[in-house]
Amino acid sequence: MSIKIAYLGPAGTFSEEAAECFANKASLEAELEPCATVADCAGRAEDDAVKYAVVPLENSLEGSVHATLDVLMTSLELSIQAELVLDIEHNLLCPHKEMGQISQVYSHPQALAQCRDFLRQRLPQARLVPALSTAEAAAQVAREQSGAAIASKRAAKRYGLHILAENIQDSENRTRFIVLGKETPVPALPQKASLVFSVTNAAGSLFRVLQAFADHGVNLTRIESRPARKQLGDYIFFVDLDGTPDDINVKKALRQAAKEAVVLKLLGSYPVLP
Ligand SMILES: O=C(O)C(=O)C[C@]1(C(=O)O)C=C[C@@H](O)C=C1
Repeated sequence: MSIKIAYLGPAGTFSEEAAECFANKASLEAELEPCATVADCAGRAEDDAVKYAVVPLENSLEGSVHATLDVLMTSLELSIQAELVLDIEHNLLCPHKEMGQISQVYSHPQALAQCRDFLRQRLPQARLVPALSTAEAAAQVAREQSGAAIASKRAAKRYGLHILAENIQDSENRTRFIVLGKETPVPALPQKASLVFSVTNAAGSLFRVLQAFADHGVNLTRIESRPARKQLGDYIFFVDLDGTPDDINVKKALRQAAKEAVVLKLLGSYPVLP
């Protein structure tokens, strides 16, 4: 029986590619369901309308995808089931064959930012217009037969656009996607864990939480703060670490950190898919 996987649509996004990649690696017979936003993808998994939601978490050039951090911060039921990293190759797509006619470039804000140098050098006069996704931008350009989109080659094919420039991202461009769901993932190696916590607004409070991981020799691979959305100056912290809470050192570190934090929640312990 096939399972459903939600992704940021429409067809032709990098999220669709990540969802396909996850289904292949996990040997799942999957039906992919496009959603308009990251929050909608997570909502479908929360409502059990799909089993998994595959969403972008961070990019090597532009950093975190805030919509995904917000889902992780607020979702009570979803946890991270797996992560996978994709190389992201952007292209300039157009209904016409000449670059001279382009006055507007549409794409997802992450994609526009990942191609900043190209846009500044080759299309300095063009207005940059944010879209809900790269494929949504391609679909719009195809519909209106004007402007250009930054998107994948598969989007070019799908929406019948010409590729005017290939590989236009600023430098090495990789995006880390996570798979959200309600299951407890089957352990596989290598394993990572993610957590979110808040601390009191007092000297040394963040240091003492992080100290717990240093004390037990646990390697932190990422730390990120986001406004707690309560009052200015209140933050919550996202941390990724190597290992799983089944490892004795991670277990001890988490116990010690939880004592120092105001709240600490595990977001998942999951395999890193090659
Ligand atoms: O718009 C898409 O194609 C997406 O899948 C979204 C997204 C993102 O949000 O980071 C995914 C990968 C790239 O970094 C650019 C855009």
